Amino acid sequence: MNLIQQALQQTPTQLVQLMAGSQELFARVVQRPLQQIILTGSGTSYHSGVQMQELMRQKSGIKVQTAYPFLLTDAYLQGLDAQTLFIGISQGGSSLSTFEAMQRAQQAGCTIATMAGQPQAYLDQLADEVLTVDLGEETAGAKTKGYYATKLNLLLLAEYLGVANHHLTKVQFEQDLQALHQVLQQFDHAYERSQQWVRAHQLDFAKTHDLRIVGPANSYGDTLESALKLLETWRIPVTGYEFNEFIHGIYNAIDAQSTIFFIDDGSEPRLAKMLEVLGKWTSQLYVVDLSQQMTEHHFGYDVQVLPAFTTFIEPLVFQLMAALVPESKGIDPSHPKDPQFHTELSSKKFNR
Ligand SMILES: N[C@@H]1[C@@H](O)[C@H](O)[C@@H](COP(=O)(O)O)O[C@@H]1O
Repeated sequence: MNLIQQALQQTPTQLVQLMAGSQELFARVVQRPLQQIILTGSGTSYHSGVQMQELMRQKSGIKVQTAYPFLLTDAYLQGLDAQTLFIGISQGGSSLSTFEAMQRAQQAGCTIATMAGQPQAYLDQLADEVLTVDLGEETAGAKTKGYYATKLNLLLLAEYLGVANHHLTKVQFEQDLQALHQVLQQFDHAYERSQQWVRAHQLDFAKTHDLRIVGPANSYGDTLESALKLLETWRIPVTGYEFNEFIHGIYNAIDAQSTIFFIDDGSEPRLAKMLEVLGKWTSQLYVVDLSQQMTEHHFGYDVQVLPAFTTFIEPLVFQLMAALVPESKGIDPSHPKDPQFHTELSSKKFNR
């Protein structure tokens, strides 16, 4: 079993532990009079913010936005004050572009928080609120469990803020926690099924030339993250798009060598038409959803979860594709191609 599989198998138990410790973690920050939250980070950390921002707005009742560190310039941050909670997300805890954006936000007067993958992270030195996603270090280069854990931490922060703001009732909060437990109880089943389906197609997937992942708006973060995971481990061109954006020009580059995965949450009535039209150019078209289907081109997780919480299952089949298919390509997916890359590029204080 490689490091990505190990991390995925630890995920449900560790997320339950995270939920158990959450009240204490957020006890202080929820007492602050906050008007908005800005989330920033790179790669997987950025994707966790993109995926959770809408649900965080709904649960907390306050504005939430996510931006890459490079977009958060002095002019962008001008006029903000301590009522803005600026959260630097970093699994390894030392991405320097995130650190520098946090410094700019601190200068502007924001309240600074961190969500790193372990305590005493480099970024924490700037933090007024240290909101560690405490899972211990994830040793695989391509992070999976940390992605789920960060998403859960963001959601729980929003839930506790919602209760503190009287935007959520205690009953709604308890129902959400219960629903999250129900999702996590189905994680192992979804894992086994994903593994079975990926194993059955592993040799075909290993021949993939180029890959697109297309998802609905509500799954945009998961779409980007799934694309990044496959790009990091299969080491071929992969891009991810929201369904409407995929319509705008991307199809021009689809040909017989292209593979496309569609994430279907039932919200897109044009999916069947899209498959019909693209089918003229390529036969490697796949659909992923929550149904009981398991055929060559259609994978369903066979789970029943609240639509808001599907994100705690949705990327799994792609993460298992990232874990398993590289074996057939002679690639070790547990380790990055160049472990010194971040040192060479001065992009992280510590190489993890
Ligand atoms: N390949 C990894 C990504 O998977 C990761 O998401 C990103 C951000 O890292 P961190 O979350 O530690 O700031 O760094 C690296 O480039």
